[in-house]
Amino acid sequence: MALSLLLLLFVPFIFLLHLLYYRLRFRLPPGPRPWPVVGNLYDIKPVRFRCFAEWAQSYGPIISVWFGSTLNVVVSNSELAKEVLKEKDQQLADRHRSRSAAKFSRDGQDLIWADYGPHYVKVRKVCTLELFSPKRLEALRPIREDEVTAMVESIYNDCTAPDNLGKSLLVKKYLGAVAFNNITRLAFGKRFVNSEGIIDKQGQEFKAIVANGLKLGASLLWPSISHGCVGCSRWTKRHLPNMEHVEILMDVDTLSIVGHQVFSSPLDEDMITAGMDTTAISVEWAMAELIKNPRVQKKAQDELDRNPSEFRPERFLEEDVDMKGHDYRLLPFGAGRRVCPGAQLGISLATSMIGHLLHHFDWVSTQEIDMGENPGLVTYMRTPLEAVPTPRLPANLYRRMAVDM
Ligand code: HEM
Repeated sequence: MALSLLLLLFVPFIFLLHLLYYRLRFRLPPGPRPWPVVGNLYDIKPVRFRCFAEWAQSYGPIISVWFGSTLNVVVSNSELAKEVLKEKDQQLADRHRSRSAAKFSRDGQDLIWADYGPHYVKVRKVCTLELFSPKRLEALRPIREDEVTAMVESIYNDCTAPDNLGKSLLVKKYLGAVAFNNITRLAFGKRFVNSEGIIDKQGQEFKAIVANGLKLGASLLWPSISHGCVGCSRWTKRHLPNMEHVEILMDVDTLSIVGHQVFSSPLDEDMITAGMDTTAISVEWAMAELIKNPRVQKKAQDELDRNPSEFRPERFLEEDVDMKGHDYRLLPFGAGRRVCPGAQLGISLATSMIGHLLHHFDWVSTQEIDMGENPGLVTYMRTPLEAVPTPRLPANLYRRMAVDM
């Protein structure tokens, strides 16, 4: 009894000393008052970026937030983002690895959790020169087009079915299928979904593992990102023992550069987790905005109807905001050394999806669209988007253009 009382007093005391030491030693930025042991964990609202933006209103654009005993410094304007991601990029390029992140990434032997150092530089080089080189992305274009046209066909079949006329469809279902098939074809060279859109048993299992990983990841955001990945790797070993697997992504020379064996490479696992929901969710939010704003939907459709061969370079002058990490006002893919290596792949797939969705269908919503966020590893819509598509082109333009690669 006496011992537990002593401990009860001792732990907060040590924590306060630790805080005081940090404050005096490093002159920390202001922030909400932390509690012993838990820090600000109980004050952080589930949608973190909104909570941090609110705190920035009270404490200024640079704040200290304690996740338990771990200090996070959050910056909230473009000048400070530039200072962190450009001027201090090298000093700040490591990610903090929680115990679970360290375990699942085998102490940073992957890409996402690797410290900035020779291993990281090597793997990033492989990404730039091999996995996501312009040549490779161009070679993968037929897969993207196949999947996007399969999505158009599937929406067409569903919205023209007699029972469904005028009914809302769950948009995410179609977007998720494109992202899922695209990634499994890239990573395993295999499509787990048949031509009727039915996913086979292996696919179901794989999907459940990834979804589970994302759910677990959502509980602690980045720190848990690899839960599902280890599952993926075990699952792959069990079910696809003869698959070329990573070789789809990397040839043998590339593998020897990375220095991993095919099946122990966590690099492909990173790609699956990081590449799947990010793209589908981005398109879902974009579609929600377009449906809420019929004027913009119409404008985009007009542009698509006139489509892309028209030489009108001034279109890039009208709004010149870089989104790949050079303009610190808009950083959907991060910036600096850790900028998303899959950015161009994500952009190619997302723009192709949005372009096809708008070119082939008019979209309306029968109810108010909830633009609230659901916290998670990626920011899901709180209420998944439901909308009514109406075909706007001749029926023969809704067929999938299947490609076997
Ligand atoms: C619209 C789609 C996507 C968005 C919005 C997105 C966004 C991001 C962001 C914000 C980061 C963190 C950057 C940082 O820490 O500064 C990131 C990292 C990463 N992304 Fe993406 N991403 C997308 C698609 C993809 C795709 C398709 C892949 C691969 C197939 C991918 C692979 C990765 C990897 C491996 C990292 C970790 C990079 C590192 O730590 O060095 N992403 N992404």
